Amino acid sequence: MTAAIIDGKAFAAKVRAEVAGHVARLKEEHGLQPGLAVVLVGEDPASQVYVSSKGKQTVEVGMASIEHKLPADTSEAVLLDLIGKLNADPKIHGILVQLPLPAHLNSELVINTIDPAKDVDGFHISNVGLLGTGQKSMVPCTPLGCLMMLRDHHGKLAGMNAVVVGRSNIVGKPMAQLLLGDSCTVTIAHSRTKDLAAVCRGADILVAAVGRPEMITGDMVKPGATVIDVGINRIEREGKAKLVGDVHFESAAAVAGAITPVPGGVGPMTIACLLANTLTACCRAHGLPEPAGLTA
Ligand SMILES: NC(=O)C1=CN([C@@H]2O[C@H](COP(=O)(O)OP(=O)(O)OC[C@H]3O[C@@H](n4cnc5c(N)ncnc54)[C@H](OP(=O)(O)O)[C@@H]3O)[C@@H](O)[C@H]2O)C=CC1
Ligand SMILES: Nc1nc(=O)c2c([nH]1)NC[C@@H]1CN(c3ccc(C(=O)N[C@@H](CCC(=O)O)C(=O)O)cc3)C=[N+]21
Repeated sequence: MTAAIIDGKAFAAKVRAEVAGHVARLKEEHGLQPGLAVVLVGEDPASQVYVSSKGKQTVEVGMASIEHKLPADTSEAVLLDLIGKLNADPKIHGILVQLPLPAHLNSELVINTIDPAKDVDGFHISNVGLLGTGQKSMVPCTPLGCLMMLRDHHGKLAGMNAVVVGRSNIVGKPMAQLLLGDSCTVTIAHSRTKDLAAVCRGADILVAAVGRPEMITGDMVKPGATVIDVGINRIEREGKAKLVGDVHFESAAAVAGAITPVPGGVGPMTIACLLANTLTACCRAHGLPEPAGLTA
């Protein structure tokens, strides 16, 4: 069997076009422009790439993009003060603080200082709790993008066995919550899981969010399963820099029914969902109906 490729890049372009349509309507009918503020502390080169591509796509869909680049030695007080100002600014509907932060900053405190209504990453403890109890929240972008692709591919997910490898707060746990919300039977695997291969082979839906290049191999995939590869790993192969996922694409694609590639899978959907969340936040802030199909 050779897997169908789930084209995240094309799907993300569709989501952005939809967002752009709503943004144009907000402007025309209400004189509103959604605004997204991205805060980057320090000069991590990978983070700079993400931030600039986020900024570019934000502008392309007609939103206002505000970037705050702070030096790596920024104090917590200065960062919290900036977040306070962004919370109070009515032109800003979404705030994203790029993670990881330098070690001297308390990430939990920083994230929980963001107004939950503007927390377009969905990392604030209030949003985590709302998601966990099935209430309306801001949903983390990466798992939301994965869910959109899964729903698009399968229609209904109810009753499917889903295995999420990875239990981070930003990907694994919220991914599991969303799959549970769609009535999958969910297993969360991690570094202490016994016989990971056997657990994975039970999955109709296998989501890999581990951060280990090409760790999930074809022998761990159930024939016909849908494989979502969240991993973004920069490696060097034959002297060249290469981007690979957490899934060994070639061997997994030989067994799976469908698979997301890296690049061009989950990554572009993450940014598209960030824009979707910013639009949703803007609509909620102004008591306007939220566009359908762009939240969980
Ligand atoms: N495409 C996108 O938009 C995004 C991609 N990413 C990528 O996704 C990947 C995961 O990110 P993130 O969740 O932040 O990573 P974390 O490092 O926070 O979490 C990794 C998880 O994988 C588990 N794990 C590690 N080694 C193994 C192993 N050998 N077997 C089973 N489980 C293991 C860890 O288990 P334990 O808890 O026991 O330590 C942990 O729960 C990374 O490659 C990252 O770059 C992240 C965000 C967005
Ligand atoms: N507060 C916060 N929110 C995040 O959502 C967040 C973060 N911090 N820190 C870093 C991770 C990582 N992340 C990615 C987003 C897009 C791509 C992406 O578009 N990737 C392209 C390839 C890009 C390339 O070539 O480098 C692709 O997969 O096709 C990747 C990774 C968001 N993150």
